[in-house]
Amino acid sequence: MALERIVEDDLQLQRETVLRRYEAGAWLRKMVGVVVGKDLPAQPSEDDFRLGLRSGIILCKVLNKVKPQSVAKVVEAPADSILIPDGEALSAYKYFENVRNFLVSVKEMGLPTFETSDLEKGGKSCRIVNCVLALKSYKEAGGSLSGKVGENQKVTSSSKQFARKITDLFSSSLSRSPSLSREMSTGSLASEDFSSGGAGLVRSPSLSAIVHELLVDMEQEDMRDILENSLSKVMEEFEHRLALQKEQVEQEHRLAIQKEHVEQEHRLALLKEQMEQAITQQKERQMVNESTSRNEEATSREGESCNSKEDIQKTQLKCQSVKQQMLADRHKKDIQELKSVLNATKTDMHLLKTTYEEEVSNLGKHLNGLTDAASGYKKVIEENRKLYNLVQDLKGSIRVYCRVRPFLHVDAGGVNSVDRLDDESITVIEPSKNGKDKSKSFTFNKVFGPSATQEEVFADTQPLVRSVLDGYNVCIFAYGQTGSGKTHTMSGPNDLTKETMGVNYRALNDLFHISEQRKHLSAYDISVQMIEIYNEQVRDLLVTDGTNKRYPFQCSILGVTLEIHNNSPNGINVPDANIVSVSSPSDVINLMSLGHNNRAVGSTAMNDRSSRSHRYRFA
Ligand SMILES: Nc1ncnc2c1ncn2[C@@H]1O[C@H](COP(=O)(O)OP(=O)(O)OP(=O)(O)O)[C@@H](O)[C@H]1O
Repeated sequence: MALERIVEDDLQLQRETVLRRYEAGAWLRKMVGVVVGKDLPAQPSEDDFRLGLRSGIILCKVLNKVKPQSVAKVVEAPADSILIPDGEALSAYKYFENVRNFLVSVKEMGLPTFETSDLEKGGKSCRIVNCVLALKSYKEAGGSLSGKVGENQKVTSSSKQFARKITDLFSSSLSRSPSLSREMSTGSLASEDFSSGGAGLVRSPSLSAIVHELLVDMEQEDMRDILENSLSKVMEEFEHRLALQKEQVEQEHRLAIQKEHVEQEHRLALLKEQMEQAITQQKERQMVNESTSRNEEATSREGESCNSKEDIQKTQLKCQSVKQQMLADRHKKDIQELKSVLNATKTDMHLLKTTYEEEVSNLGKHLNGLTDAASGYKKVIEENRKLYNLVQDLKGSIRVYCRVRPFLHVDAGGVNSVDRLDDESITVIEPSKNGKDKSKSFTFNKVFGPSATQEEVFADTQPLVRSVLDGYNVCIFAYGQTGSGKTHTMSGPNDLTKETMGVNYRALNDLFHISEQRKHLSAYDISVQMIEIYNEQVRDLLVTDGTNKRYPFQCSILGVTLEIHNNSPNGINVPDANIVSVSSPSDVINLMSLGHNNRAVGSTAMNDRSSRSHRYRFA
């Protein structure tokens, strides 16, 4: 009964420890949000908890929230540290600043602390949990706890000594694990994480939790872009790590074989040397024996007087043959031993090879799973794209907007012909000679009043830019009387600022921005054609040689007048005009200023810098 009670108490204690860790993890994640807390799962294992907090970033950020400015400067993680559990040595050193600053501040607040080594493998994570929960209580109590929470109170009195102590611990913990940097550089830790999940990266609970929480907070459009980027980054990272892993396995395999080969050669050389020595010794003894036997013969011939000498020689010979036998036995035994060592090494090598092959094939399976998930995701993106463009279609494939230009000179005393103006309709007064003015109403998709900004006007056009990159044809043009503000709306005034930029510049920025975002999924070729249609003549505005090429707007063959139609498969209806490839908004802006210089400009009664006509075409 007593034993049962002890076991039960022990289990209860373990359960409590785990629950306290979960509570600490959940609170930290809640305090920093899911993005900063992505490395810390909601229900962390002891290792997850340790690795998630090892950089000190989460700890410092939470501390700054509980007590602002406690850690003046938090050293941030590099972008790729997400998948490197223990970080690089240099990063680890930087992180140490975070952990040290955190511990010093927490100690100053009178809360229980922990040792930096507790964040290393084998450290006491319960002390970190105590510290975090004490910080939590401190916050909940409005920052008034006396510091008697937890058990880890015995920190040295001077904060200098304290910092030095942590430094020593930290550097010793680094030097204790020489294999750490190798694991970090090859990403083998990350691959262990994948395989422990049993189903690869896509089913990792922490990753799916992060993705889920991100999706919940995101707008659909942002969500799509972020998921697109994240998934392609994960794919890239995974492939990179897989390649590294494979390379390392192959290299280790090669090295092991080479080492084994060298050892075998060395053993064989030794064996050969020993054999040669034995043979030389044998020969020497044989020669001695022969000369001895010759002497014996001579001596026997000399007479029987030397009988006692003969006995001594016989004994010597016997001794020598026993020694030779022993030497031969020893060599035999050595050879047997070498053979068994060789066999054991061969078995080890075989085992090693099989293990590596299994690991590589597992990684391959994970990668296949990831590729399947990515292709499924691509389908969803495609579907999303179609739905997006369907919405654009439903909004109307032809949309007409009206913009009312403000009076240019307030003191000009002009008569405002706009009677009434609301979101979708405008009523203008038509003066009549008999003094009975009529009013007429017109309806548009949207009406922009004199105070509408360039940004507001562009906002309705913006979704169409995305449709262009989804493969739809889009045409945006301005139409109206001279001086009514077409150039102003499409390009903007002469003194161009970020606020006064017209539809053209804004659409261009969006075009390149979206194509950059999608560069992992699609490659876009963007080129510009700029022509002027004026006085029924088409003119190429992108000529640089000063020529004034004109193309007829209508052409006559055998007396029949043909209009220019958009009958080309790629939509180019003035194929002879220059088409220039562009890769950035500044390229297009340069081309536009070239086109503007080549444009026909002349003053009209209503506009002293009237552009005679303009049209840009992005293909
Ligand atoms: N919404 C507006 N706010 C302030 N000024 C405007 C606005 N629209 C036009 N203007 C000003 O009115 C003048 C004439 O506009 P703009 O040159 O754009 O007319 P346009 O329709 O292009 O004329 P044209 O057909 O003769 O080239 C310019 O000085 C322009 O800066």
